[in-house]
Amino acid sequence: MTDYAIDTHQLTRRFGQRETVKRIDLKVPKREIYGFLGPNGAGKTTTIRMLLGLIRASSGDIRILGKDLNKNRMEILKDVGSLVESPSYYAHLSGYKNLKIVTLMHGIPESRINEVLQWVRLEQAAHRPVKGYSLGMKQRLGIAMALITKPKLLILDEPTNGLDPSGIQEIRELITRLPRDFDITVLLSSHLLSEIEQVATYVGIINHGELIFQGPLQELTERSRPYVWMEIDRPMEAAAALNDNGWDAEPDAATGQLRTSVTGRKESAEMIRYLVGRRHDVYRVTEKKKTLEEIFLELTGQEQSL
Ligand SMILES: Nc1ncnc2c1ncn2[C@@H]1O[C@H](COP(=O)(O)OP(=O)(O)OP(=O)(O)O)[C@@H](O)[C@H]1O
Repeated sequence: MTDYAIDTHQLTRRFGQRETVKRIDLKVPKREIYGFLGPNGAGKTTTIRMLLGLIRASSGDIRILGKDLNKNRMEILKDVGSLVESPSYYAHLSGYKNLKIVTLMHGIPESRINEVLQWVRLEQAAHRPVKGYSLGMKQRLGIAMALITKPKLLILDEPTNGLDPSGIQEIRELITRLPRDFDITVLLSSHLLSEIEQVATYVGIINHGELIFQGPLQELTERSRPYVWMEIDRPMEAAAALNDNGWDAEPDAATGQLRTSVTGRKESAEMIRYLVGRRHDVYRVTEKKKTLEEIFLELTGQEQSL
């Protein structure tokens, strides 16, 4: 059996008649950074709240770190750190004092405070009241509070939401170092593919409560390979001519223009020359990357119906 940090079976949550999370089998391998990706309202937060025992599942099972969450809730949650929505802290107290409260609650030696402060790079601001911190600093303090208990699993819900680019970059760097520095598994959610692509090693995509993809990041990036989009006169005719000559080309579903998997400069130039030679007017050529929406459509097989 593969060693999963999180392993759910047919996990379901209903609110009234509505199924928000639909029979999902989440498999989060140990020591991976699992990116839990989905548009707003897809069911990410609801899933995370179930994993943390904050709300009950309507049906299905949750195993965390090898144990059934229903039967071993307190024991399991000791080994899980989390940051869901904004971190809770006392704004008038310093970062240090906030962490001190956590150490007192959990019986952790005070020496650990400086370790985590250093780790999230907040030593300089440690003795300033948290209310003067930037959003990024508050988020880093939240991560320090989650890490201070030495969890084996860290769950972060949209940890970069609302941060500016440098704040995002800092959080990203912190997260990437986690499995290596602390030997822990991370699950983080986001509605941005670009965000997940840069930190995750493993990905799960949820859409309308259903897990529509789960696998190594590499498998997903293969699907999101860039392509060349071309605005051209008579796109259908151009696509047919290219196909006859062994090129991969088809009309783009959204625009009706030409779309090919060709991305190299030389090959693109050859293709344009060929089209111009056949008296096509090429108005515009752009390299595009599939958006999350396009990948969703592809994964859910709705592409053809557009
Ligand atoms: N307590 C609740 N009662 C009723 N409906 C709820 C409740 N919590 C969540 N929902 C509904 O479940 C759906 C999924 O919400 P959820 O917060 O899990 O999505 P999400 O993927 O985390 O999106 P977001 O990024 O916007 O938080 C939403 O339509 C929401 O309105």
